[in-house]
Amino acid sequence: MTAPLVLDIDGTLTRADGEPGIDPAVFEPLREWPEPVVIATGKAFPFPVALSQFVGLPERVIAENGGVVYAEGEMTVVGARDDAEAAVADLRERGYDLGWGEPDLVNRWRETEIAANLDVPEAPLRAVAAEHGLEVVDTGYAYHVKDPEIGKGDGLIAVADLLDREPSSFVAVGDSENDVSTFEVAGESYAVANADDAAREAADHVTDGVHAAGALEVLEQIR
Ligand SMILES: O=C(O)COP(=O)(O)O
Ligand SMILES: [Mg+2]
Repeated sequence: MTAPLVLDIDGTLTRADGEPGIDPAVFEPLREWPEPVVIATGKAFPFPVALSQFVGLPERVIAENGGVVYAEGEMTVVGARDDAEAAVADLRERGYDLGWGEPDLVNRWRETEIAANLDVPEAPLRAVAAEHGLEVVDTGYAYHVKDPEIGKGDGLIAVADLLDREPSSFVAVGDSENDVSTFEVAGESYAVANADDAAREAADHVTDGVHAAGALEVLEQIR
């Protein structure tokens, strides 16, 4: 039985061989998928939009961990990045930066949160976030300094509504703690084999394959 999909990008559609980039083997099955495909990512909005366009999918996107949502021509931006900016200013005062160098393509188009490189020391980052009422989410690709009230799961509820579907009709695939809220809202959830503990524990199933091999396994199973 086929179902609408909600898919994470990093760690989930990425190449299983450890080389950077998305596995092109996912492009055709996603383009041909008979139900809506929603891309739900911690990345800034232009990245999943570009991915959708290059694959040939209608843009149905949850970006910035739920901060930015777009589907069926409707755009929602939940909150602003001011609090995260203030936390980062405090971090800089303590002698650290975000670790991306200049230009910072990770945060350039980001509207509701800020992402730090994983080589930024975690303790001061968590300290400044907490001082501003924010949380730090570790996706395995970046630390996201964000509003704890916002998550990909809320984005899925919003997109499902725009698509006139039940959130529980979706099958979710993801790899990390920022996918837990998606797994809670979707009807069925799969963590890929490389997933972190939070995602594995929240998921209904764990795939045998890692990264895109795991995601493709899910498509095979529910097709
Ligand atoms: O941007 C990140 O840190 C991770 O992105 P993802 O949610 O697509 O895995
Ligand atoms: Mg991920």
